[in-house]
Amino acid sequence: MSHFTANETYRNFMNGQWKASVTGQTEASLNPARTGEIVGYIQKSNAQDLDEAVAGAKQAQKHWRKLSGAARGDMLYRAANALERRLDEIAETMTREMGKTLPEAKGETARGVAILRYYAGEGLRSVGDVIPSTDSEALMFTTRVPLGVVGIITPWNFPVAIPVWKMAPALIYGNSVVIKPASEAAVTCAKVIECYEEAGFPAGVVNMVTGPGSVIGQGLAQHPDVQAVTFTGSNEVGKRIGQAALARGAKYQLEMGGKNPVIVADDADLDLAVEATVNGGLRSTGQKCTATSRVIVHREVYESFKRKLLQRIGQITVGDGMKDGVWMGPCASEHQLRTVLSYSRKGLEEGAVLLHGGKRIEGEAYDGGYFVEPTVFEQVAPHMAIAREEIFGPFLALMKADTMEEAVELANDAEFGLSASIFTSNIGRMLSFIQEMDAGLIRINAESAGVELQAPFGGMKQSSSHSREQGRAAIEFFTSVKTVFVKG
Ligand SMILES: NC(=O)C1=CN([C@@H]2O[C@H](COP(=O)(O)OP(=O)(O)OC[C@H]3O[C@@H](n4cnc5c(N)ncnc54)[C@H](O)[C@@H]3O)[C@@H](O)[C@H]2O)C=CC1
Ligand SMILES: O=C(O)CCC(=O)C(=O)O
Repeated sequence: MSHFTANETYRNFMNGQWKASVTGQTEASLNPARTGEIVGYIQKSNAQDLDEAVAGAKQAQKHWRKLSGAARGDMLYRAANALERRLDEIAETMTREMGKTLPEAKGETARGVAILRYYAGEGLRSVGDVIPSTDSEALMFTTRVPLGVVGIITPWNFPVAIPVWKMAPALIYGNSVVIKPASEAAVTCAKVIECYEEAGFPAGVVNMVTGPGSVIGQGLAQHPDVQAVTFTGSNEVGKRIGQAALARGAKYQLEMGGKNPVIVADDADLDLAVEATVNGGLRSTGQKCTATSRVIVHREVYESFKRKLLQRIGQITVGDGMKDGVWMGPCASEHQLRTVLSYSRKGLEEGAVLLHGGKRIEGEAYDGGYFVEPTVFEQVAPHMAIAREEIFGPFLALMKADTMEEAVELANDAEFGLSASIFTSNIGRMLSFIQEMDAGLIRINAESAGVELQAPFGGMKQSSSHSREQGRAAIEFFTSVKTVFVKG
């Protein structure tokens, strides 16, 4: 049974109220699998709406920060329960709104529930250390305080998990939040906000404003009453946000792109490596910052790996993620589809060899959706655009290496450093990969994607602002440390 109601209008959430934008304008959020289907309408807000949300958040934070961690945690537990009760409905909305398959959407929503519960528990954990003073009569310790109002700018590829993994730690440590979700997934985000409302958060602690990134996102980055901004999305936008925040001395955290490699050694379990490459590269239609995009294979096993990979990719079913048996949904938007197709053309122009896919999938069964074939190129040289730039689609670039040293060198030859995998049964190779690979996530005999909520998440090089999200690491961004020296 479907739990989904199409065509509703979702308003902004500010000061505990659902409120239409002062612009009077809305925009439709469309289903990328059936381009005629409107999933819902969202507000096209302006700076005046944002000012109102931030003013409410500023006022509400004064009381919120004074509650005990246990009381704040209680609210997060209730939000988790509400999200769990609505899991099927919210997952279905996600699939309709951005295309990932329903099982993936359910898994992500369940992950949102687990994240909320993890951070609810954080309300009872320690926040500082006692440090011996050189003065034997003094007590010296650290404590932490919230930052104030936190601005949250999120992408469309994880419409539940990313908003939750930024909001939950911000809230538990005593901040209020104003979130601007990506318009492509704002209906799903509005439903997550309804869960916070149902949990009974005080008015103004949780706020959502939808609208153009250049107005609401940039507005958050520049707003004098927003003390910190956390962002996930493209490098281009992330850098702009970082610069705007830095210019006024606000704290910022950026999680951006990846060009994640997997190395397949000559002693690898090839079946395992193939399965992980397919899952890591093509699940969610390759639209993960942690997705595998470069596959560096030892010459000795290259041909057998390639044969097995193509055989497995040939079995992938592409279609509407709501349908049973569909393994891969559409690209999330026409923009994403065009990007993938443009990289297929670039790959051919640059002299790489197309082994599979590369084309849009059309026809009656596809309802004009943004479907693309899983795409594999070989003979990819390190200078080619398909080896260097983030594509964010179901796209694998195969490269050959003669030695493990060459493989790691190729893997490190990238602007990004988010996630990297190796498949090998040799412990020495595993250890040197851990040492040599420049990436925030090192994965041994496991796919490059799929992070765990209790562990730090973030990248090296251009993949992030060098900060970490999730797990206990989140406390570093969402609080300020005070060092206290007390003498009686
Ligand atoms: N690291 C990741 O997880 C993601 C990476 N991307 C990358 O970005 C590419 C483009 O996707 P987009 O959706 O266009 O990403 P984007 O970076 O434009 O959007 C991410 C968020 O930033 C907002 N935004 C857009 N322009 C802004 C501005 N000037 N100031 C402040 N906020 C702004 C958007 O509304 C959205 O909420 C993808 O092809 C992919 O390569 C996209 C989404 C997630
Ligand atoms: O791999 C994952 O589970 C997380 C990926 C992610 O954070 C992203 O794509 O933005």
